[in-house]
Amino acid sequence: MERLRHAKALLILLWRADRHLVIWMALLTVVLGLLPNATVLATGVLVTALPDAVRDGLDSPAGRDALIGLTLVTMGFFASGVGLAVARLLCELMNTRLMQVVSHTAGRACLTPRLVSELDDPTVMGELDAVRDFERTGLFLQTSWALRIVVSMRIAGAGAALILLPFAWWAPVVLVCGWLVANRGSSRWLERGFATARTEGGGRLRRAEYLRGLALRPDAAKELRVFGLADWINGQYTATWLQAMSAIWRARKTNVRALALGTGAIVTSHAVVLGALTWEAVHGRLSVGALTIYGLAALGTSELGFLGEPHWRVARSASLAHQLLDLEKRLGARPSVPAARARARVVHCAERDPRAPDVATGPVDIRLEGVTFGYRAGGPPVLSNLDVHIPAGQSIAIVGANGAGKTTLIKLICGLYEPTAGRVLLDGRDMRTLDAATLSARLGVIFQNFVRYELPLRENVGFGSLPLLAQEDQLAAALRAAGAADLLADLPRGWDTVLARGYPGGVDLSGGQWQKVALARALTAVRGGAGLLILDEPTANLDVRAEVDLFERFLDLTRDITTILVSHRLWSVRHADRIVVLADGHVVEDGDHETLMALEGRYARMFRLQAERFDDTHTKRPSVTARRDEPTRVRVGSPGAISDGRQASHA
Ligand SMILES: Nc1ncnc2c1ncn2[C@@H]1O[C@H](COP(=O)(O)OP(=O)(O)OP(=O)(O)O)[C@@H](O)[C@H]1O
Repeated sequence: MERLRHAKALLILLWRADRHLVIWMALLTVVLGLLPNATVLATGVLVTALPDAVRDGLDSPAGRDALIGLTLVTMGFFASGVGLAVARLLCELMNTRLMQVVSHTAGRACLTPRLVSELDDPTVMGELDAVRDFERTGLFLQTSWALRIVVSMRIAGAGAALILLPFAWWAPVVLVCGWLVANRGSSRWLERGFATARTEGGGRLRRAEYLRGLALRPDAAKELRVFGLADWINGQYTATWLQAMSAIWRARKTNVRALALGTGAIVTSHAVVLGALTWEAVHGRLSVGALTIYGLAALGTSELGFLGEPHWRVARSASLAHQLLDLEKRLGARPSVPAARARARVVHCAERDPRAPDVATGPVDIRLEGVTFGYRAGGPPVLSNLDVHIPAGQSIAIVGANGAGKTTLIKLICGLYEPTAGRVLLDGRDMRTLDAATLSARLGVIFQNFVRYELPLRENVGFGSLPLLAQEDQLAAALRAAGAADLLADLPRGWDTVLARGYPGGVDLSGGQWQKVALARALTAVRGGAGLLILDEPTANLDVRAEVDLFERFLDLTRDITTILVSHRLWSVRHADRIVVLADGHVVEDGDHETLMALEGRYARMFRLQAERFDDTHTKRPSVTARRDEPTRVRVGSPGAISDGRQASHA
């Protein structure tokens, strides 16, 4: 039953890839499956007629039969040669399209869910890993060829069994039973291995893969060398891989008996049928021609057996196709369209899609009502019963110790997770009722662990608002506002410079430069119409000067929108319209800087602690001291030179 479901999934993917090719390939596969038996029958005609033809000459009826037999055998060989060449061509085309469909389906399945929480599920993670692995190893590049071989061979095997029927009804039954027992043994042996690789060994294999990946990753190279981890990583990789494979080998070993039983069944069934054929021939009850046909047919039933590599490939592809469609269904992705049709629908990304929903403009109003949230169902909540209103146009800072839930709150406001209880309203509308396009048009965000796209600078900045991707003046303005005006001039290919060393003309950026690019991306979103700018630790990688520069311009940058700033640098956030202090998932203080200082609570203590450390430091850094006394000019921020001594964030 399971195998049927897997096979159906593979056929669905093939059909999506190219239905015309599927039809042509099916026809060709049937023909190639029938040809071997047609050749067997023609060989029988030839062998039967040959002795009389030699005696009576080619003009005799036997001679004509021999010629017909010979012609048919020759045509059979020729046709199968041509058929195989055409099939190879069709399979090449099919494999490429199948790979495209697999990539599209996996990509859509991953990107469709608006909620990130769905991708946190370990089962989904495992399935996506499997898809990535098979994409990388190119399994689907051989699938159609393997499938053609398997189906053709099955047709040939079934035909051979039918040819045997006139000899004795039981002969094909015995042989087919022999092959069925053998197949069961082989596939059980393999499937136990696959199942263990997915479950018991799967986690370890993933870990082994990760460890091996670490050794190859340029970003890990520095730490591995400095900490002298090379031997440890290699040793751990080998041990983990061996542990994973031992589980798989153990699982397979328990099925060796089934494998031995299968081999016995094949040997016995063939001995019985070939023995009966020989017996009948020796006693003159079978002509040479009939013996040839039945003997070849008996051997031809081997095509019903386990077919090694092609069989394995089809089984793996089918199982993966099933996983993929399952994933697509669970994550609610629409079926992937075939490449040719997809091409026809491509909308140039620099143009706004006319089907995109109309979205509100202006600053965003956010309201959290009784919001409770935890990452694990039944686990302790990270946020508890939060009631926060951020009126349109307000600038708010969220502060709190490590793990207080600041980033989590941001993720809820971005609609990446849904509250366990309560609701988040954006412009008065429940977040759950908003589609992804509406949300992304309203938000500009830079996360603490922002993405460093290995793509040109243009995309790295323009991703904030796709319609602006081709408008270099807008992108340049965003880059300038982020304090990276000189970056563009330094890049060898300007906007088209790939921000990764591994590409021709590509360059890598420093941590601070990357942060400015990410900031420019968020500011591009604002230029594209976003009414809410969220900056989660936007200056963590910036030097003092760059941080001061950024906050000096902050008023201009965010004048007409709502802003949320998450920062540990209280000095930088003290001019926010309002500061919300989070602790243990609750809002413990809420007000502007002066109010909170007067409260003498958590914020005041944290602020004074940082200020004292600043005082210790600023004597060594006069340029920073000068900034401390500057008049309150900006809504949010000022010098960011204060270290609060916090540990690196894990978020
Ligand atoms: N994806 C996740 N799955 C499970 N738990 C998570 C996840 N992300 C964060 N957490 C947990 O939620 C809690 C709050 O994390 P969050 O990142 O919101 O804190 P934060 O206030 O932003 O911390 P920091 O100041 O260190 O950035 C932490 O206990 C963290 O371990």
